[in-house]
Amino acid sequence: MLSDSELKIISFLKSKKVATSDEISKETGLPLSTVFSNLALLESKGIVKVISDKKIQYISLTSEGESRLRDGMPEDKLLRLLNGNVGNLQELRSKMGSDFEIALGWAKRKGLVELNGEEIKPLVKDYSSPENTLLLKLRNGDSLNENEIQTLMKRKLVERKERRLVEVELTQDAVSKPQELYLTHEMLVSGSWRGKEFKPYNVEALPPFYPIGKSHYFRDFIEKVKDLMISLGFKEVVSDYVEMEFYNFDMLFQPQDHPAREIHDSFIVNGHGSLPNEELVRRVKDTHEKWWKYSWSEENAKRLVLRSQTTAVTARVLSKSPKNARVFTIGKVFRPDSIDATHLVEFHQMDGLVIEDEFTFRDLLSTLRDIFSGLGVKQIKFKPAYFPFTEPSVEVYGFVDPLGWVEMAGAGLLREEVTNPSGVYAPAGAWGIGIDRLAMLFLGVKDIRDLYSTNIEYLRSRRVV
Ligand SMILES: N[C@@H](Cc1ccccc1)C(=O)O
Repeated sequence: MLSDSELKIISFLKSKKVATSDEISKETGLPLSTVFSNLALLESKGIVKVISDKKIQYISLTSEGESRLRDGMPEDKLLRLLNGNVGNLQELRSKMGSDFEIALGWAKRKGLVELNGEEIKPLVKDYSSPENTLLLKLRNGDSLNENEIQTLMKRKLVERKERRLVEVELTQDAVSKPQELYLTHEMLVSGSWRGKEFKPYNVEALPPFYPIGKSHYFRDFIEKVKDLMISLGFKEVVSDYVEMEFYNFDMLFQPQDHPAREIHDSFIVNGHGSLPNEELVRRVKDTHEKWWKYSWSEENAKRLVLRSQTTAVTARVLSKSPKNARVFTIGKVFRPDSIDATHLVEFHQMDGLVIEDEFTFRDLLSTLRDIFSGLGVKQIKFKPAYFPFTEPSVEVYGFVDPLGWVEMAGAGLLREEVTNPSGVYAPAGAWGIGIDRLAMLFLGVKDIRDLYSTNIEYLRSRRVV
C-alpha cells in the first residue's frame, strides 16, 4: 500500500522521469525531510532508483543579511541622509539610531567621509555599496564567486551551509506496470472502477494479532472452585495472610513446642497481635495444659506468622462460637521450603468447615465426595491419617489419569479440644485441600512456578477454559 506522499511523488516523477529532491519538494509541497524518507521507502519497494545522493554546499543569508537586504546597508543609508552636505554628528546619530556607529565606522574605513569635530563631510555624493549589489545578486539566484562570498562573509551577512540533494528516477518496472489500485467507496459510487486493474486480495494473509485482556488462568481456576463451593451451599470467609499464632496453631490444639511452629517451618513476622476475649484464651490455655502437660504462654500465642494453613481461618470462624456453619475459604498459605518444580514457599489451600447437629464422619466423607466430584475428580478414596485438630482424620486421594492416586486433601471431625473452648458443642467437619496440585493436574501444568507466572507471552499462550 502506498501512502499519499508516496503517490504524490510518483505522479510527479511520471511527468519528469528524473528529478531532484529539491524539485520534488517544490512541486509536491512536501517538506524535504518527508521527501527523503519517502524516497527511501520507494527505493526499497523498487519503485524509484537513486541516481545520486550528495551533500551540496550553498550560501545562505544570515538574519543580519536578511535585514540589510530589506533595509539597505548602514553606510549607504548614512550617505543618502547626508545627500552631499556636511552633517552634524548628534543629529545623524538621533536619526539613524543604533545603526549609526556601524555606518560611521564603515564609511570612514571605506574613505567615504571625513570627520571634523562634530562635523561629518561626505567625500562622494551618491553611493551604493558593493555588499548591497551582492545581496541583490544573491536574492536573484545568481551565483557569486569566491571573492564576492568572502566580502559578504566578512560582514556576517551570509554563511555557508550544507544540504542533501538526491536525484532519482522511476524504475522501468514502475513505469510499465499499471498502478495498483485499491477499490474505494468513491470508485463504486461513480463506477470509475470499470476497466481498471486491481491488486488481488490475499485471502491467506494472516490478520494482525491483537491480544485480548484476560484474567490469569490460575486466578480463573480459583474462581471456578469458589463457584463450585457456593453452588454447594457454602459461604466464603476470608482473613489476612499475617496471622496470630493463636489462630494458626493454639486454637487448633497444636502445642507450643510443635515442630510446625519452629522458625524453619513457619515464616515469623515481627511484632505481636492482641488476643481475643479472655474466656476463650483461658479455655484454650486450660485445654493445652491439661492434655499436652506444659505451661502455656500467652506471649507465644500472640506472635505473628504468615499463616501456614487456611485452617487458621476456620479457627477464626470457631472463635465466634457459631451454632452452625457451612463456610469455606480459599487463599495463600506460606511455608519455608526449597523451591523446585513441585514446591513453592507460598501456595493455595481451600479449607472448609461444617458445624451441624447430628453431623457425622460419613456426612463429612460424602461432602468431600461432592466437592471432588464437582471439581472433576470422580474417583476418590480415604486413608486414615493424623492431624492435631481432627479425630478421626483422613487423607483424601483422587484418581487422575495417567498418574494414578494422588493425595489431594486432609480432613476430619474437629476434636472437642478445638471446638469446646469456643463454646461449640455440635459436631464439626473440617478439611483442607491443596489447590495448586489440583490446578496443575487439571490445567496440564508441569511446573508449579508456572501457576504464578507473570510472563506475558506464556500467559497469552494459555487457552481460556
Ligand atoms: N491444615 C491441614 C489440612 C487439614 C485441614 C482441616 C482438617 C484436617 C486437615 C494441612 O495443611 O495439611
